[in-house]
Amino acid sequence: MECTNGEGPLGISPSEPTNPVWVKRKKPMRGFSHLAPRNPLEITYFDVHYWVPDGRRGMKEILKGLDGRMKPGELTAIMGPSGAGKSSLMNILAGYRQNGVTGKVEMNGRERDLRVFRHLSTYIPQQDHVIPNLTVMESMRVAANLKLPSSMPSKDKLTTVVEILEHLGIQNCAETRAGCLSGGQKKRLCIALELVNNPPVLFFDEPTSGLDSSSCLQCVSLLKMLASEGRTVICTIHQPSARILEIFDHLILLSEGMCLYNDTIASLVPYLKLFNLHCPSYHNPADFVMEVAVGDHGREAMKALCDAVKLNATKPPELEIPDPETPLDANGQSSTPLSGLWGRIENSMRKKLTKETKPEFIDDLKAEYAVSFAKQVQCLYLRFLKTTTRDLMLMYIRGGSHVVAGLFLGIMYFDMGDDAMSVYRNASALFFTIILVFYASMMPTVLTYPLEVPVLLREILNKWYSLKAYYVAKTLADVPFAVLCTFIYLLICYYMTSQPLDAHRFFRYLAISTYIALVGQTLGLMIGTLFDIQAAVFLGPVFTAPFLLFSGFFLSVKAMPKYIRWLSYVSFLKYYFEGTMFCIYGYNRPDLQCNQPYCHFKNPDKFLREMDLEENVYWEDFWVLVAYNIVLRFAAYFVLRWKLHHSR
Ligand SMILES: Nc1ncnc2c1ncn2[C@@H]1O[C@H](COP(=O)(O)OP(=O)(O)OP(=O)(O)O)[C@@H](O)[C@H]1O
Repeated sequence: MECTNGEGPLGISPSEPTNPVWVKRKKPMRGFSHLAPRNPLEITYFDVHYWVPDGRRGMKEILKGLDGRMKPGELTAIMGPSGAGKSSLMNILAGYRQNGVTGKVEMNGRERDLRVFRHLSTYIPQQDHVIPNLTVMESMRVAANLKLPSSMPSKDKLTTVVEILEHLGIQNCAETRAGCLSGGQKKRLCIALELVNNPPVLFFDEPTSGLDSSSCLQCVSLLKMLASEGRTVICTIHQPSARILEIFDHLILLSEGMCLYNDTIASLVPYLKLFNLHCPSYHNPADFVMEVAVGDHGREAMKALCDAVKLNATKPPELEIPDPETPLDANGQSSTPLSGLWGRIENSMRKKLTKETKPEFIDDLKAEYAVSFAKQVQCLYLRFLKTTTRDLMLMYIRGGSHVVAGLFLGIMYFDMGDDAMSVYRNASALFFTIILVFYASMMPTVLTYPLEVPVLLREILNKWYSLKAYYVAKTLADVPFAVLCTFIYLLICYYMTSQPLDAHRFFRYLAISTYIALVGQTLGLMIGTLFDIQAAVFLGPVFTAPFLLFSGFFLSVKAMPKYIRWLSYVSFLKYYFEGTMFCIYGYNRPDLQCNQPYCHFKNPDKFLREMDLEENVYWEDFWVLVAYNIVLRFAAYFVLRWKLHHSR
């Protein structure tokens, strides 16, 4: 892929130093002034349990009754050992996990309306899925066109985009293709894309994974800046350095689905001392709490912490925290017995959560997309065209394969189309066309579509557009390439093999061939949705090869054993082959040329009869293919919907 870094609308000259991974700022980060103001949103959750099926053993409890609150203006970290349930908790709070979940999640004190919440929150996954062929600026423009109201002038949209890029320190990469960005820059681009409509809640799944220590620091500082402007920012994180941990406002420590700590970072170390868990000086508190969470300091300590969180032992206001320096007794226990501590814990979590002031609930929240369905389709269609034409390698391979195959076929079967002695050979040439047109349209989709799915997933889940709009745009965007490639190929081989030069035959042939190309793309879409690239590349041809067998070329339908004859009616290639034969040999075609004393198939109708194609059913075949494609498109849509639903 070509990585451009030219001068663009931001006026950045290529001679300037480019791509500072995380720009070191001379001034502290300012707030955004051009983003649409949004109301703060607080999330509270009560008694959240999460069960998953566990084979024959029934159900396994992943989260065991969690309570908590995530406030606007705070950066919350969810930490814990691998498998503790961090992602599960975040997915439940983001609304992506619903099955097997019990408990209550509220937004601003009212029961969460998931449809509204999805439009107010954004989820940034661990992997930075961006469209590699679009530049940063182009990606941002698409985001702005989809996520900001159509009524907003383009100039204002551009100002918003530029401001975000400047704040995130990627303005110098505005004209760089996303595929060429460094890991840190990609992460920033993902954040920038989601900030366009200024969501009040941001979920980040391990935002620092894959970044070096200084990039991690910059990344978490950026999240802090976003939080400090009133957003509710929640992220899972594995093992931050002490310096990074300090930046967070709030920590939720999980272990085996239970919460061991749920309070501010500042009170973490003193709080642990209450339980005789003394973080040694010069020891990273993040490492220390992870040791506690994996049970290095005993399971009793874990249980005590967990019980304490349940009873809201996390620094209730009236609780006097004992002096951490209190000497230990002879058994190494604190002189403040835990039982005494329990007695002084009176506020339950629920009580505390409901007592504290909450941001106002906003009643005008709507579960609507920013732009109309038509506008979504238009933006996505243009994006598809741009990304496809930018993928030069694929374009060359696709176009080139049609030209080369057309030429080869033309050379091999040169001038045979009108020869009565070569009708079988000509039928082979027509059959080869089926293989080429069908596979050359199916395989690029099989290859490229699995790469598109993660981006689609992110954008759909973050409510950029509806799946229907995406699908309509994708369907429309496939058509020009199917028509163009098929046209080029047919033009070459039709002329070289001396098929009858009648416009009506050629265009009928083109129409039915284009349709088979579209069927190929639809099947590619379905296979690419269901499987990853490796499996799809193998399964695509394997799955479709039997359709060739039942196409009627190797064995006419009438000659097939009766009990498998029905399979040929399922084979869309049968309709294509039949339709093609009628285009070329039907429609009262005059006698073929015969250079021998006797040519058995001089009369084209005789050849059709020989192939068991007596009645001309071209239009029937054509409409069956149209119906086939429509049914397959719907099926592919539902497969995609199912896949998206299960990928959450
Ligand atoms: N759908 C599921 N089916 C079966 N098990 C599941 C499912 N979802 C989560 N789990 C299990 O729940 C546990 C917690 O998973 P989760 O992904 O939340 O952990 P995590 O703390 O985010 O781990 P990591 O840091 O490794 O990503 C794991 O043991 C995981 O195998």
